[in-house]
Amino acid sequence: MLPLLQDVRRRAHQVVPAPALDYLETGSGQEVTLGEAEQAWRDWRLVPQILAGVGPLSSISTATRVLGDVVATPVLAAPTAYHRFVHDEGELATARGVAAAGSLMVLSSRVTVPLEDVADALRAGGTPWWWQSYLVGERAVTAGLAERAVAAGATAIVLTGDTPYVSVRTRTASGPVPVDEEVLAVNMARHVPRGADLSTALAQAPANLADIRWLHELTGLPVLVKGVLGGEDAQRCLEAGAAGVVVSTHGGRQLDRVVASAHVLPDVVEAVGGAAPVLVDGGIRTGIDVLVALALGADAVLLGRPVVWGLAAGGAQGVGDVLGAVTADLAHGMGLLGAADVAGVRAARHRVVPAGLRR
Ligand SMILES: Cc1cc2nc3c(=O)[nH]c(=O)nc-3n(C[C@H](O)[C@H](O)[C@H](O)COP(=O)(O)O)c2cc1C
Ligand SMILES: CCCCC(=O)C(=O)O
Repeated sequence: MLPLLQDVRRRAHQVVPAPALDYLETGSGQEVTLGEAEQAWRDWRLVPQILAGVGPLSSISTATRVLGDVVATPVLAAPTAYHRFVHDEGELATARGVAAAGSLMVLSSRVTVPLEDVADALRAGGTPWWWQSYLVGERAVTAGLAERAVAAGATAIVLTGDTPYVSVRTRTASGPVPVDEEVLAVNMARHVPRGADLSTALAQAPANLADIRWLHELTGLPVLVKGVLGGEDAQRCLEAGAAGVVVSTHGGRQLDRVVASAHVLPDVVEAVGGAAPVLVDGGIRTGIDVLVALALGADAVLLGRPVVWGLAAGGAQGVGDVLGAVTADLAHGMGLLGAADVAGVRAARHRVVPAGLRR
């Protein structure tokens, strides 16, 4: 982990109350997948190209395009729920931090301030954002939220496919996730039909392949599917209308013992074959992790916990610092690899190999 992230995590652990901290850090099961996520990125080795004609460090460009959105960095903010658990301003501060970094925010449907306010903060920064969607008991809630996200300026939908129900989380198993119904109701309650039971209407519900098209037709936006962990699944999603996939273990919080994102990324990239963007998250903690992901064929990466540590430790500034530090480390690594821009990293596809002796 980058020193700055270590520092931010330490400070977050000092200020976040215990139940929220457990919720933030927990995995599921024996936390095998969670425990493996960071190391898995280190199982790859890079073969640099020296004397490659790259200019000074300041000339290395991390700018790229993801779907239609132009960003200054391929290091994006993953959707994470309930930011007001860790900071009074919640997602508003996160949005300003993401904007300062020139990144993109995937806004969790479990956002704890009115989503339109977050959209305003993002618009002020000229920052693109995507709406993460779950299905809940009452489809009108999912639809109502997605329609509001479109109206507020989201440019894509991310359908999270790995959470038909929320897994038992190791560190919060003794009690439910500390969800304040009022906090949830900020965005969701107004879409619950009159007379319907609130908790049934808002309960997590399984999505299926047909929901990709449903969301696309409802919103007119491209739909990415998050939680893909194999080439075949990536193809199923694309055939069902997905515009992209996110390789993810949900931060080791859903099925424990699933394969590490870093290990399975090449299979997904190969199956997708350039037909759609492939994003990846899970255990990314340095710019060199990002470099490996891009060299393996990812179009961009997402940071989950590190963004929330930044928010807890320093609000918008903390979020900006986290994304900025990982991006700076990436730029440094790119130059040393011999790549002046993101396209150059992707051209290094044959120059990332498994660690260990090779014949
Ligand atoms: C506290 C927390 C809340 C999360 N909430 C959501 C969510 O609302 N929707 C979602 O699709 N993924 C959610 N995730 C998963 C993240 O989007 C992401 O896949 C994961 O955190 C990446 O791993 P990392 O934390 O190691 O960077 C959450 C993760 C954490 C840690
Ligand atoms: C309803 C799911 C809660 C948010 C989430 O995805 C997570 O805690 O990982």
